[in-house]
Amino acid sequence: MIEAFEPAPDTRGEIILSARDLTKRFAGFVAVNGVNLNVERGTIHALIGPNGAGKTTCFNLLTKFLQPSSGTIHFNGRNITNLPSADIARLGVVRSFQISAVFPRMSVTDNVRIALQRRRGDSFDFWRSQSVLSAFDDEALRRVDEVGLSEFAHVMAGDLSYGRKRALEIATTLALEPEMMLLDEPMAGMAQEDVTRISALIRKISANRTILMVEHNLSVVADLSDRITVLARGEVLAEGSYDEVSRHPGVVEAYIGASHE
Ligand SMILES: Nc1ncnc2c1ncn2[C@@H]1O[C@H](COP(=O)(O)OP(=O)(O)OP(=O)(O)O)[C@@H](O)[C@H]1O
Repeated sequence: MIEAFEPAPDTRGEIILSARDLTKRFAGFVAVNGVNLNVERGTIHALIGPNGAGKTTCFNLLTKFLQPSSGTIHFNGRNITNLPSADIARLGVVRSFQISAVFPRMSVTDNVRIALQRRRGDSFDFWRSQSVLSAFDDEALRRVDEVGLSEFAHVMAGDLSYGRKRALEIATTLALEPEMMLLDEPMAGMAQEDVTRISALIRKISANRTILMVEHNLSVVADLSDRITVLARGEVLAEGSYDEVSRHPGVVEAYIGASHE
């Protein structure tokens, strides 16, 4: 019997995460003001803007590290505005470095095994049973390889270079199988060699997931992003491809203005 061929559903253009009128006030100061944001499934979306534009606050709102003063957030069509951040992570929106603390005195592989075990939900018995940890061996090694750290599988996480630590953090986040990953300044403090390596890694892991990142390095943003939202003074100033937003007069002005403040 010939089985009917079922084409994969076409999810292009689908909105995975959306924010409507997102606002955050701190004691009278409006850090994020009526932000509307649509992130398309399967894309790399960057949030950029000059210092103090509200990027981090916006990021914290989307992952519910902060509760919005008003506005709504939907993920996969579900209203997540009032969910705590742990529930949002369980739904598949994971912030890198959120649950993925790296233990410096443990090997690279053990760090990934613990993250895998966390996905299973038994986070606190890992140190009791070596056999439980061993059950995750193969997958841990596969994840270590995926982020290019095979050579360092048995190295203590604390002894890794800065860039490789970031790669390990990405591996422990990926262990949770997020549908959407939020990266907060993944290139911060990195030498160019590591920037190149982590950029390639982000591109690779974006293959079957959605990524939203806050990033200051504009050449990385230009290279990786499908779509860019520019924030200034808490509001969306422009949105589009890198070419579109970089030609926007308001964006140029906001960056130049900010550098003189
Ligand atoms: N907890 C807080 N209480 C009061 N004001 C805050 C708080 N958090 C942020 N702000 C203010 O909100 C504004 C936006 O800050 P935010 O950190 O979101 O900007 P940003 O775009 O991420 O900046 P940077 O690029 O410098 O990290 C800033 O003026 C900041 O001082």
